[in-house]
Amino acid sequence: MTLSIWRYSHLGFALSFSVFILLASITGIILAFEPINEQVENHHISSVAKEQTVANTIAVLKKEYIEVVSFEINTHNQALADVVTKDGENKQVFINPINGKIIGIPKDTHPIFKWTTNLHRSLFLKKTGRFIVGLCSLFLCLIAITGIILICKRQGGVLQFFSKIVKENSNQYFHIILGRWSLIPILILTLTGIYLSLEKFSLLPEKTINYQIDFDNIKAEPKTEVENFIAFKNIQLKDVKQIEFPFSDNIEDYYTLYLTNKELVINQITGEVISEEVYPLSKLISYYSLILHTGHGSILWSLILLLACLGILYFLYSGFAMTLSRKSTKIKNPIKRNQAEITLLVGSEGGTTLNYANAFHQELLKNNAKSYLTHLNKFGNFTSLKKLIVITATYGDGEAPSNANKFLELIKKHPIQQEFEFSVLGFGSRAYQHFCKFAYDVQETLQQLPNSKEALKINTINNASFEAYTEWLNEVSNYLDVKLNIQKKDLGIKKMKTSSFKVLNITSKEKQVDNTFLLELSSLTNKKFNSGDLLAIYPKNDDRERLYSISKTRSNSLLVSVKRHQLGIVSNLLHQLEKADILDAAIVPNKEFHFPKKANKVVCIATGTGIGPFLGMIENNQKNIPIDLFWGGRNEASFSIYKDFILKQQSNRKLKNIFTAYSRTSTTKTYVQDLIQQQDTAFAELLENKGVIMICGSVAMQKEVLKVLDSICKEELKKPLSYYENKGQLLMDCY
Ligand SMILES: Cc1cc2nc3c(=O)[nH]c(=O)nc-3n(C[C@H](O)[C@H](O)[C@H](O)COP(=O)(O)O)c2cc1C
Repeated sequence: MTLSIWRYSHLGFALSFSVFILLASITGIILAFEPINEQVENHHISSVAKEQTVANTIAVLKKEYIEVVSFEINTHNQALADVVTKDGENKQVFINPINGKIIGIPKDTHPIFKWTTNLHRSLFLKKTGRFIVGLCSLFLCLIAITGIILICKRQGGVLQFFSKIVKENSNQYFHIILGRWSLIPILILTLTGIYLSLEKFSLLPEKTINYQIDFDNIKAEPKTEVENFIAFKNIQLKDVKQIEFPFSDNIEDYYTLYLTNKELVINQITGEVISEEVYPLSKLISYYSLILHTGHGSILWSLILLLACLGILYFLYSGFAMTLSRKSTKIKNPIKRNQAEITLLVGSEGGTTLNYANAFHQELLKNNAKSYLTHLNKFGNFTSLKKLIVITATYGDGEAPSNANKFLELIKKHPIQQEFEFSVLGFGSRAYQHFCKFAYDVQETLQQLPNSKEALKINTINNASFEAYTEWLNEVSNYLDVKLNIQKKDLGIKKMKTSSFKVLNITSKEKQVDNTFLLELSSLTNKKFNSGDLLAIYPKNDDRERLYSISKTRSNSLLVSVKRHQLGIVSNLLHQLEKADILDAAIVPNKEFHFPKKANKVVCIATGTGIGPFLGMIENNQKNIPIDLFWGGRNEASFSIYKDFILKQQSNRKLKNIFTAYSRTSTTKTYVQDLIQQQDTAFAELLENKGVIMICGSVAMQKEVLKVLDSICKEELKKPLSYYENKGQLLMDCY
């Protein structure tokens, strides 16, 4: 709930001032070039000159010019002097304070900077404009503050501010990444902007500087040379803003030194300080606000401000893009809720889960299934509810999204009277401590209802993985007996860009058993990939993507194990390939199914072509981590295309054990789940000792294997399999 308050405030502030923020950023970008331009002109003073004393500077100036009227170190770090040269000319010049020589003549500010400054400061609307600009700074500051709070909430605390961000949506990902890095400059820009505006409207306490000079007692003795004035000797140019020289030799005329923190009045004969006025804090803040807001005097800071302004433009774009995508999923229900066969309840904060649930709902409707979709918080008297499917994300620290936070109360308030079946699908991220916690809470609550029956075990989807979603669709399609075909494009996920792969090897037709073959490819564009990633193939005139689990061999080629299906468009296309042929395909990263970086033991379970990704994982097992492979196929001959490779890995100690289960031998029928059951204690020990189980192959096999593993966990470890799954000890890629 609180999360949505912050999010709506963040969005509200941005929406209400978006046009002005846009203007301020664009003009800010242009104005950032002004100090850069000044620095490039190279009239600024060196760091050595900044260390030079006022005494030496005045001595040099006096030698070089007939008269010096004033001397200034401006905000661009340039020494600007008003002098009368030896030719008798009165000039404003940039000088080098070390030798007093002229290094340039100041030019008028370029009209574009003048015009932009006016627009940036007051929108050409004088006072009203200044007021709007001030308010715009305030709103931008509030946007930055609510943004910080949102990042802290999202990341699970202040200490996690810079921790890894889960990338589910590019706009959201870069909005946060950029937000973290540009936060400080944006806060500085906005706070200084607010301060400068308050000052312009005289809303800050002001203290006028009045010199306390006793003109009756000004001393004319001892006469001292300027270069020996103690005050001048003690002040370096880096602290000077301006020096006003005495108007005449009259004793009542004096030097005025405007320093960064005070003003000094100095007797021109004796060098004595006759008045010293320290600036109030407000004046100091004002000085530094101007420098920090404009970037004057520092190329680096100007560049940072430039990037911050560009960042603000990106925030506006990505923020609105995210809002539009959230709002774009509109639920349409052609039937009333009490006519529905299938009731879908969704919990979603950012819109991803709603998008996935809605695609499912649309596909059900397309297949004439009576589906009704609504938010979990809209649960009420569902008097004819038969099959309930809850699809929900988890937010905060394992909490419900804001459109689902009343559901657990509502289901108590409106108990379901009739018998019904349910199933839960959780969307979440393993980056959070409580992975899919709210989905599990819903499952537990539904399990406890007297007339409920869990039809499908809970499924979870990490980082909106389309592959995991497809696996769930396969399961749910069997359960509902409805053909479901949801493509990435139905979810607004863009098709991957394909590149060329050259065929290095393909199992010869005579060696193929069960229509299965191995295809070795090399990427002609040096695409990076890992064993467990997927190869996406898009046949001509067919937008649907076919995914194959891949292996990375020791020689960086890509290995796919393919089963040819009689009517399979892509499997037949691959089957026809020959050495040196070119195939267009894309690599889809599948980090969730990479070989674990830290594990003292790994068990790989596969049937048929599911062995594909494990071949590369085993071959690349440089650390000789004990790996056991459980493989199921029809008969011994089915294993022949992998056999030599597997035996070689065993003799190289990259693979510890291989256990095979054959389902079509004349004597016995064994399945991988039978082998697992036989080794129940070893599996329990593996999980208890932080080992990892990886499963690849058919969904039917996966279901059976999970059933056995779950019962082993419950019996031997007194915990459900989901406990280990949540700890990342169960990785699956099934189709
Ligand atoms: C602020 C925030 C907190 C989250 N907290 C959790 C959490 O505790 N557990 C979890 O599994 N996922 C958590 N997630 C991940 C979301 O559940 C996941 O990104 C989901 O796909 C978002 O779906 P939605 O866009 O429909 O809200 C969190 C995400 C965010 C932004």
